[in-house]
Amino acid sequence: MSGIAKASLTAQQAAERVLLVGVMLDKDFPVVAERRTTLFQSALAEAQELVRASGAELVGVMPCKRQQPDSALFVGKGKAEELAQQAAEIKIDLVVFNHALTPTQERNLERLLQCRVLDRVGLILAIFARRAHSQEGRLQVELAQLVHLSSRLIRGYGHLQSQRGGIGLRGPGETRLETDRRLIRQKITRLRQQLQQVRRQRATQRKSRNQGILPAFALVGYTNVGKSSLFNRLTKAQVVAEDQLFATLDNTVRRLYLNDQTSVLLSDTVGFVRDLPHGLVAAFAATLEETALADVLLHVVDITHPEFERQIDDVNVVLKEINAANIPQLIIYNKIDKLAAVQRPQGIVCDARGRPQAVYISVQDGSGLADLRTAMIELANIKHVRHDEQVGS
Ligand SMILES: Nc1nc2c(ncn2[C@@H]2O[C@H](COP(=O)(O)OP(=O)(O)OP(=O)(O)O)[C@@H](O)[C@H]2O)c(=O)[nH]1
Ligand SMILES: [Mg+2]
Repeated sequence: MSGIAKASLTAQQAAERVLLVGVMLDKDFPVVAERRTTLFQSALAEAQELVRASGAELVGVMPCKRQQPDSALFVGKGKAEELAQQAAEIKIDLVVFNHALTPTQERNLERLLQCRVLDRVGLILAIFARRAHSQEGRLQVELAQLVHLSSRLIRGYGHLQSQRGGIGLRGPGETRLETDRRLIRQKITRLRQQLQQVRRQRATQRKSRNQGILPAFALVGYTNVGKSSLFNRLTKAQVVAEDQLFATLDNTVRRLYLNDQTSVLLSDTVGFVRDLPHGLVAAFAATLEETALADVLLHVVDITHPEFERQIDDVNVVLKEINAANIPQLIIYNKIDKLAAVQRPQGIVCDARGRPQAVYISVQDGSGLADLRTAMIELANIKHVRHDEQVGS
């Protein structure tokens, strides 16, 4: 029996009340039973963090199991009815599915549950909308939301009894008038133009800032691994570092002095997450440009996360999408303070050519940071092929 597990409440006032649904599907977790449960639970835990990061109040979690998604409702009819009952009983504003739903499934579910339904893509978009602060970041999120919305426009929102603003609805979805396709297309075009302009300004700024002299290092990694904490520790900057997914959405670049001869540019970027919506990756291309133009990627990994290897793969998938797959990487295994002393790895791991490949650190207690600096100095002094834009013309 799945039942409703009580989840901790966030203190936010008038936050939307969310019920989270996670389905253990055969295709997503095609492994032996024991490992399967662990994987599923860690996916569900991540989804809870995502809900928390969206500013909603998580009132319940409903895990369930299916061989494959139902084409009409994603879950089975019986489960959907159980959901509808729960949603009414505990006064749910929004049901979040930790999966990608088709527009049809979303519409059918909203009808049956009589409340709004958001899928994983919509949820991630909503978080990005809350967190983007720069003009460019905001434009990018709005663009991604509109693109996501336009694929769902066929439904309208008429099937919902009451309509008010809320998670995933702020911004482009807030007025019904705008659910006109033509208007949305116009708006998308306008946003693209605005973005282009912002990007031109950025390119000019970047050139005057660097002129291709300093090697550029970019921090990348799954969300919540400690990129900003490391950035702050290395540069003594004050970037928000929080135990929250997607704490960082806007890029920050600082000059970092590694020793008397060597200084580099270091940038902190948005964290990655599994199933990062494609449209969003594209929309954030400008933010990620800093990453794509880097000479070296510092790929930060939370070595204590049960899924850290899969997170490394997920990050590499996104890096490929933004044409950053061929940039040399230094893997930084972080949070070793959380490992038992006897299993705490240390030192610099090198590849066959003797180039640093991985280091083990703890931003928290500072161990391994000297190794990291050594590795960075070595990498900074290797001649890297430069990208056109940074050489400048
Ligand atoms: N135990 C431990 N916790 C750490 C360490 N480094 C960072 N953290 C914690 O991990 C959490 C996430 O840190 P952030 O620096 O915000 O992570 P991030 O990768 O920038 O996350 P996003 O910006 O959300 O992608 C915070 O609660 C940090 O205090 C470490 O070495 N050890
Ligand atoms: Mg961060």
